[in-house]
Amino acid sequence: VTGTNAVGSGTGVLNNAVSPLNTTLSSGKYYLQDNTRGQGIFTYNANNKSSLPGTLMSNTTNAFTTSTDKAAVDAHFYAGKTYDYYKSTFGRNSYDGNGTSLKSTVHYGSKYNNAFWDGTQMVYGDGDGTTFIALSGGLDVVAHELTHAVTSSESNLTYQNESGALNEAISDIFGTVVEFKTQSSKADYLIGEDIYTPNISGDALRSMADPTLNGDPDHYSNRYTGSADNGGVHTNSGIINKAAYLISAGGTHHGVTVSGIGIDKLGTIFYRANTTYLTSSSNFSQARAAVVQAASDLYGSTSAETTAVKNAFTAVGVN
Ligand SMILES: O=C(O)[C@H](CCc1ccccc1)CC1(C(=O)N[C@@H](Cc2c[nH]c3ccccc23)C(=O)O)CCCC1
Ligand SMILES: [Zn+2]
Repeated sequence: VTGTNAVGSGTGVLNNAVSPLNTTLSSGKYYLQDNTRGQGIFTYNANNKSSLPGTLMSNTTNAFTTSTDKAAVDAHFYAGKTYDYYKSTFGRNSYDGNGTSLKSTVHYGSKYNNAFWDGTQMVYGDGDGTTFIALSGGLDVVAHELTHAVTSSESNLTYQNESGALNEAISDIFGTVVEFKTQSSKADYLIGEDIYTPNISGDALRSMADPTLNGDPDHYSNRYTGSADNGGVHTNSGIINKAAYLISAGGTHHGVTVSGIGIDKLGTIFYRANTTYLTSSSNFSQARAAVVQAASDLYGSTSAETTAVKNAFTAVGVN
């Protein structure tokens, strides 16, 4: 909408206070339209139908606190935080580098237990209240979805088999990196922990530290070779996720010891791999070469960072 920039507040999915919320005042109503980032961040309501984008979220006051508002408040705020990470860390203006507006829709479908990037926007279900609560309530989920857009604009890794699992792992990696940079006190190497199984504590959709907790492989010898889920893109991502975890946090896996280099450098190295070396058809072995080269470019071919990358990929059986 055309209007004036305003700063409001709201309540998130976990009933947490959210502020500041960048909004737009137009004709006496406040809209979830943030004009301060790129060409804007717009958050819509599908009203539990499946037509997109739905209606731009509005309120008569600048306090978005109703139950309907909560999923939208987090989608809006977390999209802004993810924008900020890419802008401040890499100078990247939005997912395509051209400041293209970020669009999110919440309340998609009925009790929809998932979220996705549809090629032009982020979409979030409410969950059924048992398996999931509103998925935009997880910063790692929002950053995961927005990173699919970054990947599409860069390597454009084909969403199947090994390139698809790489695509998935990159989204999990940046979901986690953004969580560490934005919510450091509650950051972890879990994916979706804030919005998964509200009645069970300590679990998550995936674990980068130990993918086997969810039955996902943490070594190439255990990769899934079937056709489900586009060739196991959300399963075989565990192999790359484990390597990423080892690069950041360190550890010994299958007799290989990795000296961790930290979460910041994990993000910097994978960002350079995704924007400079990976292509749409890259497989795991080519990903190793890409990430090694990225680390070498950034820190030197004999650096501790490059050594950590080599050891981590060896530890998960990717050579
Ligand atoms: O972005 C993605 O990779 C996932 C997008 C899945 C999707 C793709 C195409 C059309 C619709 C939905 C969404 C997320 C995901 O990992 N989904 C997994 C796990 C999952 C979530 N809800 C589910 C319901 C049933 C089965 C599996 C799932 C999947 O779709 O496999 C990412 C973070 C959290 C949700
Ligand atoms: Zn994904």
